[in-house]
Amino acid sequence: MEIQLLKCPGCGANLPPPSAPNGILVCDYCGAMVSASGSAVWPMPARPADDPPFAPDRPRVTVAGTRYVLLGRLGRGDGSDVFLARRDARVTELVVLKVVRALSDADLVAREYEILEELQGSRAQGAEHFTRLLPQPVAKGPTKDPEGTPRQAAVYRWNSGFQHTLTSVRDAHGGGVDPRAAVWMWKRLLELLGFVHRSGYVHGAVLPPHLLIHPRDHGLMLVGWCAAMRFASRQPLPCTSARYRDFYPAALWKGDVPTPTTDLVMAARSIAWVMGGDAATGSTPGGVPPPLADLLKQQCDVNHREVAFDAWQLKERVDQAARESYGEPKFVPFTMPGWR
Ligand SMILES: Nc1ncnc2c1ncn2[C@@H]1O[C@H](COP(=O)(O)OP(=O)(O)OP(=O)(O)O)[C@@H](O)[C@H]1O
Repeated sequence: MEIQLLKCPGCGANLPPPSAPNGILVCDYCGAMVSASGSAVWPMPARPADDPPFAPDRPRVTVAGTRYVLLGRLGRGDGSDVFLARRDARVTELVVLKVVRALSDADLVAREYEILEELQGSRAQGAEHFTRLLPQPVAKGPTKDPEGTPRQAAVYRWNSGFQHTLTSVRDAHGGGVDPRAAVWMWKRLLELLGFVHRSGYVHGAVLPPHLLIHPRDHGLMLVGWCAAMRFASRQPLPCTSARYRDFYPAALWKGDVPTPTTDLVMAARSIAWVMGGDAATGSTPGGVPPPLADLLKQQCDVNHREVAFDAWQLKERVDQAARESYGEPKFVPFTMPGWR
């Protein structure tokens, strides 16, 4: 009996001996199907066999026809859970997945997504730079997962390094951050708000959990856009966060319409708070140099005659106060746990 070594016609790999004279062999390497005689060959699959799935034990969620692997939780907001996820495909991408908890909040996440899409199209000065510091929309729609109830979700691009909220910054720096760190945080925030206001929008919820910093690069991102709106619409805020009552100018609780000044007052209160101070009054700890402490106090008071309405002008005043306090600007490293 003649022994024939069968080779795969697709890739040349050796095939195992057939178990029956008319059996079909499948090549382990390229998936081609070959008859035991070696004569008839079925076409090879159009593409190579799939890679083994990434982290098969992790949960998967589908949004707008794309499947994502959940890698971990980034945060828990007032109305949503926010996860770091990875597109479940060979050519992958890290994303932020924001999923509403209450079905009745579905419209808030959908509105946030639409506003962020509009801001991505803004032609205001510096758009190319500033739009990268806002969540960048990828997809939206109800989640589809085998067990859960479909919930409205939004997918945004992941911005590496921006994972510390001002809440976690204050937790990590017990007595408050060094005022020199607070200066760069305030300046970055004012630049970004300047762009948002010039694009015609107010954020409406400039609060510590919505300010994400990049400790090494001294960068700042603004998230949590569910309350944002065009300020020309002159509507009251669509939602507020009762937990952060002290950060809002009081009149907003009575239905006053938000303006750019609202964002600037809330920004100053968030900065005073991360320095270890008090959000409602803007008072800061004793070690803060007077020019900075005075400016902060003034800007936390919505009725002060010098309260700012233009973010860029206020940024110049912050610059001036910082120079009076510390001289010429210089880079002072800032650390958070996990960063060197
Ligand atoms: N783009 C992002 N990158 C990294 N972390 C994020 C991002 N968006 C949100 N987070 C994290 O998730 C938390 C909750 O997000 P967010 O504040 O947007 O939710 P929310 O309070 O439900 O929404 P909103 O404030 O708009 O009503 C944030 O405090 C932050 O820790």
